[in-house]
Amino acid sequence: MGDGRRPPRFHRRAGRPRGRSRRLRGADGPVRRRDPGRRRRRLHRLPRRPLRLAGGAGARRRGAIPIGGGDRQGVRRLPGGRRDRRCGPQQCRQPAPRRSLPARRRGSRLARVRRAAAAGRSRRAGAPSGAHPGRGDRRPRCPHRGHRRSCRGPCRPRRGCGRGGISAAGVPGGALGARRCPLSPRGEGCWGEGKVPTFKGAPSSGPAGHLLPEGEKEGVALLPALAIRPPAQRIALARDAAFSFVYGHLIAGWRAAGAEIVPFSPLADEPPPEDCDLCWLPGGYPELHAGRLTAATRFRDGLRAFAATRPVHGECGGYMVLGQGLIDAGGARHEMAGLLGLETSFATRKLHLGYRRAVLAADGPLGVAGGALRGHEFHYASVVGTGGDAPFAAVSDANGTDLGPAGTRRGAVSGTFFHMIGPG
Ligand SMILES: NC(=O)CC[C@H](N)C(=O)O
Repeated sequence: MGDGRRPPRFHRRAGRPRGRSRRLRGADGPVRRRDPGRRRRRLHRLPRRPLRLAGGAGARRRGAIPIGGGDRQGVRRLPGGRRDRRCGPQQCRQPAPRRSLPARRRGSRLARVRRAAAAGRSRRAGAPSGAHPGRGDRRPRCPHRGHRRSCRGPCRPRRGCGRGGISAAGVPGGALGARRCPLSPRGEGCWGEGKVPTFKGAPSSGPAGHLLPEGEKEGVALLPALAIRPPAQRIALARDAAFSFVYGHLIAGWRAAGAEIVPFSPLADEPPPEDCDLCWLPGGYPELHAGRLTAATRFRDGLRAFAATRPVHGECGGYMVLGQGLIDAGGARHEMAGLLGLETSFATRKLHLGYRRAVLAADGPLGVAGGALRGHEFHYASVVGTGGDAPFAAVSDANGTDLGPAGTRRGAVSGTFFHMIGPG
């Protein structure tokens, strides 16, 4: 340097001395010891040692600490062209922990995990090859050990799935215990048709303790208590992004009992197939596709024509579509099929969640008056009005608490907010 002084050596931890115990003073003298650097040291596995301020206490002033900027996202350049080994901005922005030389040669933790996955190995014994290490489907969120808690890296669990597992504790008769949220826009990614949900109380080693692929007959054999009589021989089943939520074991059970399932897509403006005996509208996301459903005149006209001669049942999202109108999240009202007097609104989201026992109010394809069904309610929309239609059933919750009438019916058309699980 021109002034003969050595250039300041960068030291990442230059600045305010941290990591030292401080004695805090209260009104009556010292009250407790605090070690402000403890958490950081533990997180990055740094030894407890006196702080070396390379370049002296003025290092920060002289520009040793990088202030923003970098040659590309995630890698900052320090004065002198050195790299600042921090997690990228899309991850946690914490300084990377120091690694020993052998560790550096091994590469980052993520690189090791990727290599192991590519080689079909996994840290967890018995895990399928390529699986993420650790418990369940938790993924390493950050290549740096110890950053899990603070990182919001790309490996976060899918929103709406990983977190929204529904506890079924306290539900009598062996209840559904979801590992994942069944209400996902991905639909089949969670519990699609043919998958059997996990049961609390089922033997953990048996197949009933797992999600089964294409359960069909096996599903019903495993869950005899839930096997439900098909409501018709040929069932037109709405299936697309707006109608993606139906419990798979139900459809598998109907098929196993000999019913035929004929899918159709209301979003593609298809009417229910003419050669069917009953139309079933499952739940899903009508509020996200309300405009398209209103514009689907072939579907709506076809559904009305179908309902003139054959039963139509809607559950949750499907029930909303059977109504007069649906108010979406933005407050706009969309015309629905108008087969029931129901008006629903998604404008003020309110979670309705729980298992239901329903006693049918009248004879219908799902059973005779007084017959009981088991269902599951999980939605955010609310009923604004029923248009004076008769109730479909009287329901109680998992504790047996009476919740009053639920759902509505008009002629051969019926609907409820609960999804059918099985007989009650
Ligand atoms: N379970 C469902 O079909 C959900 C319906 C709608 N998406 C709601 O949350 O209100």
